[in-house]
Amino acid sequence: MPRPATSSPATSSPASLQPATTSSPATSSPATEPVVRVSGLRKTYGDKVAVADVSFEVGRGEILGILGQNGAGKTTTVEALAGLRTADAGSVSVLGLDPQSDPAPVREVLGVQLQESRLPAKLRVREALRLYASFYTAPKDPEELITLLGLQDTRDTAYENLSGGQKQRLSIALALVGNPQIAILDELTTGLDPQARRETWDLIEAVRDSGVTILLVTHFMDEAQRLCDRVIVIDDGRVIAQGTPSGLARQGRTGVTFRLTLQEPLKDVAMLRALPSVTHLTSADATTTVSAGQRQTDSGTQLEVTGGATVLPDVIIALHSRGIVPAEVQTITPSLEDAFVALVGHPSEKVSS
Ligand SMILES: Nc1ncnc2c1ncn2[C@@H]1O[C@H](COP(=O)(O)OP(=O)(O)OP(=O)(O)O)[C@@H](O)[C@H]1O
Repeated sequence: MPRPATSSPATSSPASLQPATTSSPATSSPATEPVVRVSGLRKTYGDKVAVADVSFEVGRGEILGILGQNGAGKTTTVEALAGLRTADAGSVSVLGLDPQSDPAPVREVLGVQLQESRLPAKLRVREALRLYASFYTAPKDPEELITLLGLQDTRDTAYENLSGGQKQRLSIALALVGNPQIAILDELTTGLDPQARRETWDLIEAVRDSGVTILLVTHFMDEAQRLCDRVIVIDDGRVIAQGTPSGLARQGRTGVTFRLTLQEPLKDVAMLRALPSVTHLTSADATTTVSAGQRQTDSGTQLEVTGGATVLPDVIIALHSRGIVPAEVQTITPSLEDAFVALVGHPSEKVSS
């Protein structure tokens, strides 16, 4: 169930990337005053270690992304932060309050939108917001949230008749109705179409701009890259990396990578491979032919080259010396997805155990 509470304007700026250790507190510090502190958090369910050792901080006004595969321990972490799970060890602090020992005051400052929030089918949008507002001492005006989240046309629509995107908007509104300073949003764009996802991202930015600090649990690297000031990657219950999305992305790829489109296949691809700055060369459309017992590999016209700092000019000059001018050169910007895959594998590879 969503829970929530006041806001203050804030700005955020990215902190530098620093590698995480697996057994010590967070090493990537927020650029603003920390409003959330998690240190050495551990949570087990019987023999199952859901969270082994998680530490991080969230600065006021930041959007912090919490990334990880299914079962990594993300939801358990944010539930402990919200006082919904009792930790076995470690400490958690939200604006100086302890959600583990005294969760009630935390609910006045922390809004939570957890996965798959469901409401009674017949409850209308306006009724749901008024009901939730009644739980708080200083709630936000439901009408203000209806406008902020673009729910004007659905005020009197029953929950069961809302589209997936409208349900998500309502669940965000419910997380914010207590006028929280901090909001936890767990997989809020899962199941939405691309247009609805983009609209939801705009909303999250508007919420952040209104002064709310956001913890965003997500599987989507494009979402994290677009929205988050910093991210932490959790794997098997531990923080294995943290930093800015772009810093983490750069860490995932060493060297420079670019794609070349040639006018015609290159006969002498070996001369490119022989360049000292080239570390990796592949061709998307290479062909091998055998003629008179001789095997010949044709490079094709689509090459992807990775190498050191000078690899791009080195390759262009080498081609030019043979009278070849590429039709197109496209440098490849490293992505957070590349870094994530390098760290923990594809998001779909692991399932909850
Ligand atoms: N109530 C519970 N009882 C037993 N095991 C649980 C319980 N809740 C979570 N787990 C297990 O703890 C581990 C961490 O779960 P958690 O939901 O925190 O991961 P997650 O990273 O949020 O995953 P997902 O992305 O799939 O939501 C998983 O192996 C999960 O199966």
